[in-house]
Amino acid sequence: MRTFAEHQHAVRELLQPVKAALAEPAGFEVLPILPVLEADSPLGRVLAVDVHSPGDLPAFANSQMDGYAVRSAELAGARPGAAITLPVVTTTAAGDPVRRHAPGTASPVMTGAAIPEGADAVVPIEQADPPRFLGLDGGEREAPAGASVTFDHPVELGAFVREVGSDVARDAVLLPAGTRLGPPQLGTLAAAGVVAVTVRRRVSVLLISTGHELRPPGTPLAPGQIHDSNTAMLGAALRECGAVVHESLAPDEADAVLTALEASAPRVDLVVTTGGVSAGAFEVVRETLAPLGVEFVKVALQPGGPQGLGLASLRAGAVPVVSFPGNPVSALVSFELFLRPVLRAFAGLTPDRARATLRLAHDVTSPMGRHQVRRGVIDGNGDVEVGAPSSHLLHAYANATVLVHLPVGVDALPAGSHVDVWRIDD
Ligand SMILES: Nc1nc2c(c(=O)[nH]1)N[C@H]1C(S)=C(S)[C@@H](COP(=O)(O)OP(=O)(O)OC[C@H]3O[C@@H](n4cnc5c(N)ncnc54)[C@H](O)[C@@H]3O)O[C@H]1N2
Ligand code: MOO
Repeated sequence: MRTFAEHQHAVRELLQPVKAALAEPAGFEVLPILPVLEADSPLGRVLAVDVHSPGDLPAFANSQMDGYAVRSAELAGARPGAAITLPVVTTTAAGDPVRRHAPGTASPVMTGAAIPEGADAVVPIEQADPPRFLGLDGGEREAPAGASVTFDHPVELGAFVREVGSDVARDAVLLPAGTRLGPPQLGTLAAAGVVAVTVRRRVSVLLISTGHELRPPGTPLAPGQIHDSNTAMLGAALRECGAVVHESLAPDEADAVLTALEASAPRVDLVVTTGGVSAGAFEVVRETLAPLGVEFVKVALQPGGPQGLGLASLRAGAVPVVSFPGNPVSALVSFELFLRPVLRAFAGLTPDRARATLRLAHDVTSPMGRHQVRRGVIDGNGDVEVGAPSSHLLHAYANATVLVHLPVGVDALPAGSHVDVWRIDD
């Protein structure tokens, strides 16, 4: 029997060529950064190549405060009792062109306005006397004749001036290849005037749920039939990892599974199956895929014991296949352990769940020879209440906030013992 860490490693190895395929230029797409809500938005996509800044940001020195642009040297001696008064001349608002600062004057500047040429610091309006702009209402740029302002403190050279290129310099790497594009990344691209980006294609996954008993939700059920939950569940889990998902619900017939595989294989990077892998008389996944090269193994894990993994040789070529057990909890726990970290890394997302070590709220038992993953909740004391182990308890999983890891070698733990948990409530 394999350890779950060995199987994790094997899945990672199997998918290395997929990672390389996603970085091939033939699959790159050029997407406009606006409008944000379009289906082909680059939001959540991964940059294929470095983006360099077409210009300096900021492109011109501008004020960080509403206040007066001055020459700092002229206020060097200002202090209470020896205040310095300067005439108020040139006003600049955000959006105005760069003006000229006359020596020996104070120039009103608004936040974001270009610092007038010749000034080298800004005194916020609150630190001036009077602490408000005079005669500039209604968009007026000229101060009233004879207007002046008094300062009773010196100002440091460069104070409240946002220098040219202080965010990013022209030609510097604005965002490196491999960056996942979220709100701040799209914002900085827009700020730099970039209108489109080249992104890697998304990983494409064929999800096959097998089982003669399965019917899509919304379909009436005959006795013995159940609704297919794995397609909705793993389809969502895959999409959360940035995948494009093609879904297929196949009965327990080899032909149906083979047909689904052959039809989709040319356009997918990976096939994920659920069901049909254990010891029953109708194990369609195992029977169809083992002869094509997929290996079926037992992992010292509960749930998620029976697993399949390998390259399936199809007419269209070899496709990596990861086969999970059919029990819904087993399938999702398997996904968490084996696929989620790898696929999220491909999509530039944080691969691992947030982890913590918490105390048990009560005694637990676990199969000694297996790494057990239980679903739990954190109680009012910050301790973890562990749910029942059975792998059909999907409703309990849906209400859980943590996965609780009980390692190999543990068969009983008393209340108060420390256990490792992964948070699943983000
Ligand atoms: N004699 C043995 N029996 C079983 C063993 C074993 O070692 N010896 N292993 C058990 C374990 S552990 C698991 S896990 C399951 C794995 O079974 P399969 O992967 O072959 O899956 P199925 O038999 O097709 O289904 C199992 C269970 O899950 C339900 N299911 C399957 N697919 C879906 C779906 N898409 N949506 C909702 N529910 C689904 C299915 O109806 C079954 O109840 O085998 C144990 N047996
Ligand atoms: O391994 Mo099964 O996945 O325990 O329920």
